[in-house]
Amino acid sequence: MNKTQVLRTLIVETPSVPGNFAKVATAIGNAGGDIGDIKTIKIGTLSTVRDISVQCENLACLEEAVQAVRDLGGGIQVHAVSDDVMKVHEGGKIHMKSRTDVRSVGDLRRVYTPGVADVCTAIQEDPEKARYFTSIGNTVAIVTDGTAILGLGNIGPVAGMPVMEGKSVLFDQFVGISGVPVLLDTSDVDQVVETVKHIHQGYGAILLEDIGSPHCFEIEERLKAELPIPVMHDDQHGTAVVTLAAVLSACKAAKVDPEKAIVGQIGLGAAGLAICRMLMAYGVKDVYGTDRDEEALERLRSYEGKTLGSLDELMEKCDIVIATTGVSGLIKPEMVKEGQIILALSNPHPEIKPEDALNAGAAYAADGRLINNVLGFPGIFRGALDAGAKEITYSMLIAAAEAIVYQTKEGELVPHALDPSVHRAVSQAVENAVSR
Ligand SMILES: NC(=O)C1=CN([C@@H]2O[C@H](COP(=O)(O)OP(=O)(O)OC[C@H]3O[C@@H](n4cnc5c(N)ncnc54)[C@H](O)[C@@H]3O)[C@@H](O)[C@H]2O)C=CC1
Ligand SMILES: CC(=O)C(=O)O
Ligand SMILES: [Mg+2]
Repeated sequence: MNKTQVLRTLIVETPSVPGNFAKVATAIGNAGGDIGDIKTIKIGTLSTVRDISVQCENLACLEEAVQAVRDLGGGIQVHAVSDDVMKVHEGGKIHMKSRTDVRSVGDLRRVYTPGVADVCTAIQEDPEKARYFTSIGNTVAIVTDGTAILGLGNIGPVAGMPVMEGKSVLFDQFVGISGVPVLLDTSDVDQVVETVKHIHQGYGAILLEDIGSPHCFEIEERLKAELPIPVMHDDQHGTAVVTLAAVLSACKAAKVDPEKAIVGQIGLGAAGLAICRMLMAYGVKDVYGTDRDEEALERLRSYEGKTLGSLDELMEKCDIVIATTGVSGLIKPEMVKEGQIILALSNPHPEIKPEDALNAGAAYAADGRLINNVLGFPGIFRGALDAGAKEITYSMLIAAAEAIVYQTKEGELVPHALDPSVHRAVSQAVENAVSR
C-alpha cells in the first residue's frame, strides 16, 4: 500500500435502532471512505458495536470519514480507529510449527536421537524416501531478490518480506503447503541461479516472486532447465493463468470467440509478457502489446507477438485491455471505449479504478485485488507436488486456467479466492494434466 492510501478499522457503537448502521455507512461513503468487512462485535438491547473496515485515499479522507460518523450524534460513537494492517504484521505472519508432540522420553527418542538416525540411514540408502519421511515434498521455497515488489519497485528483499510471508500464509491456508521465504541479497543472474541450486534439496518446488524484468526471465529459464523440481515465477505464469481465465470468462459473457478477440497488454515486464505468451499459446490471434521500454517490445516480437507504439493506440484498437505497469492512474477515463473490458492489474494501485472504468463506459472492469495470482499459484503447486511433477508445463497452466473458468459464476470474471473449491479444482486439474 502506498503512503497515500490507508486502511483502518473503526469501532462504532450505534443505538440498536434500525437504520442507524445505514446512517454510518452513508456518512463514511460521503466522505470518500470505501467500506470493506463489517464485523458485529456486540448486539445489545440498547446498542450494537461493530468493527467497520474502511479504505481511504489518504489520512485526511479517513479523518473526514471518522468526523462525519461522530457528527451524526444521536448516540452514535466512534470508540477507536485501529490500523489492522500493521497490527496483523506484528511479529510476522508465519511461524514454523512441529507436527508431532514431544511429551515423553519415548517421544524424544522417536522424534530426535537416537531414533531419527534410522530414518537418516533409510534416506541415505534410498533418497526417494525423503519424499515420505520428511517435509521436503510439501515445502516450497518462495524466492525473491526484492527487485519488483508488487508495483513498489526495487525496495529490496527485506522490505518485500511481508509479501513473501503473505504468499506463505495463502499456501498454508488454501492448500496446506509450507511456503518458506528465501531472501536473496543479489540480483546477479549467475549468483541467483547458483544459490537456488545449492539450496533446492530442502524443497519440493521453487516459487520465484517479485523478481524484476528482464533478469527474471533468464533466472527462471535456467532454473527450470537445471533443477529436477518444479520452478515457476508466479508474477509471470500464475498471473497469466488467472488473466487467461478472466479473458475467457469475459469472452463468454460478451459472446465473443476468444480466438477472435482483440486483446491489448500494457506493460510487457514479468507479468505482461507472460500474459501475452499465454493468450497467444491459447489461440488468441490478435494480441497487441505496448511498453515504454523498447527492449520489452522487442522481447514480445521475439515470441512473434505484435506491438503498438503507444498506449492511446492500444486503447483505441482493443476490445480487452490488460495493464500490468505498476503505474497508478495510467489509464484515463477518457481513453476508455464503450463496451471495453478493462483489467487493470497493478498492485497496490490499478492503472484505473474499476468504478472509474465502468463509469467511463467499460462493460467489465476489474483490478489486481480480484484478478490476482492467488487464484492460481496455490492449486498449481499443490497439483504439481501431488503428481510428483518435475516441472510446470504449459498444459498444466492451461488446465489451471480452464479450472478457474469452470469455477466462475455466470456474469463474473473469476471466482473468489476465498472459495476453497477453486484451489481444489485447480490442483486436481493440474495433477490430471501431469498424468495425461
Ligand atoms: N494482479 C496480479 O496478480 C499481479 C499483478 N502484478 C502487478 O503488475 C505490476 C508489474 O509487475 P511486474 O510485471 O512484475 O513488473 P515489471 O517491472 O517486470 O514490469 C513492468 C513493465 O511495465 C512497463 N511500464 C512501466 N511504466 C509504463 C508506462 N507508463 N507505459 C508502458 N509501460 C510501462 C515497464 O517498462 C515494464 O516492462 C505490479 O504493479 C504488480 O503488482 C504483477 C503480478 C501479479
Ligand atoms: C499479486 C502479485 O504477485 C503482485 O502484485 O506482484
Ligand atoms: Mg508478485
